[in-house]
Amino acid sequence: MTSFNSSSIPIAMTIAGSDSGGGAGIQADLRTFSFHCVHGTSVLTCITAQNTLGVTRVDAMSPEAVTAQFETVMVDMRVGAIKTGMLLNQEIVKTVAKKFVAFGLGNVVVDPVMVSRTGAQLLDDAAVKTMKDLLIPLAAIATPNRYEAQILAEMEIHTLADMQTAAQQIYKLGARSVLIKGGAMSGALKAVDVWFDGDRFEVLQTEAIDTQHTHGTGCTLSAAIAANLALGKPHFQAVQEAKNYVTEALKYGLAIGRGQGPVGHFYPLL
Ligand SMILES: Nc1ncnc2c1ncn2[C@@H]1O[C@H](COP(=O)(O)OP(=O)(O)O)[C@@H](O)[C@H]1O
Ligand SMILES: Cc1ncc(COP(=O)(O)OP(=O)(O)O)c(N)n1
Repeated sequence: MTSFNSSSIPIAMTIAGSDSGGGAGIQADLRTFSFHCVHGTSVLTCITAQNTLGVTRVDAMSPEAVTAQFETVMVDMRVGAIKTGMLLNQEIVKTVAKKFVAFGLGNVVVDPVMVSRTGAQLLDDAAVKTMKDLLIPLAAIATPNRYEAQILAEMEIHTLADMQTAAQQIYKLGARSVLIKGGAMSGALKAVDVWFDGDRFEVLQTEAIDTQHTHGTGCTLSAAIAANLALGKPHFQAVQEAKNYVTEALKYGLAIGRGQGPVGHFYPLL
């Protein structure tokens, strides 16, 4: 027997949608938490019927169901960090923001999921303003991709300087730090991410992996950041290590459908 103390295992929470194909959303987040030896709790916001080709249906959970899942976990367990993913509509965004304020939560990673790479809308138009006004200001780290950053910062992003300007604009919305993800950038900027914490910029660059199996990269990154925060790592270190994790997982992307397969979350076991 080892002297493992199970009561001290770090706990993280994902507030996100279900992906029936298992590549993104809650499923990707919980696998990522497990990889980091962090116990994963989950608040389901919606159920997507989804595979590697796209999303065919979305069913929302009620705000009451979201509240009940959240409160039931929070009153019982010491959740060290939370990530938000697909929140779908304005009511759910408002509900989640209200609960974060009520519980005085600090280690919050907001992945402002709006559109999937296959083109499906994952956040109602009406919810975008609420996300900007209520949720982004509560983020310790906000992690928009190129398109989400363009919407939040109200500008086009083509260059590294654009990424930096957008990060500053989103920081001004109230996030304590911003990571603009570069999976959708082109040329030399492909997979280059930009971090800004109000003080300093950092450019995070790993090798760009040549693969079509990128489904769930954003979910995986934000979940890995949350796991690292739950493990007590400083914010920028949490981001750096999460970026390295996604890069390795992308090398082991799974060709399991006719479209964009998920990343290999459990790559060391493959
Ligand atoms: N082909 C790739 N090679 C290496 N890293 C990638 C690749 N595509 C995306 N990434 C990385 O995956 C993370 C998620 O980014 P991105 O794909 O832009 O987010 P989203 O899935 O939200 O659109 C970022 O760290 C990004 O740099
Ligand atoms: C249920 C659900 N949540 C989030 C996403 C988007 O996933 P993400 O990792 O941001 O990006 P892509 O997989 O679309 O590249 C999703 N598709 N489903």
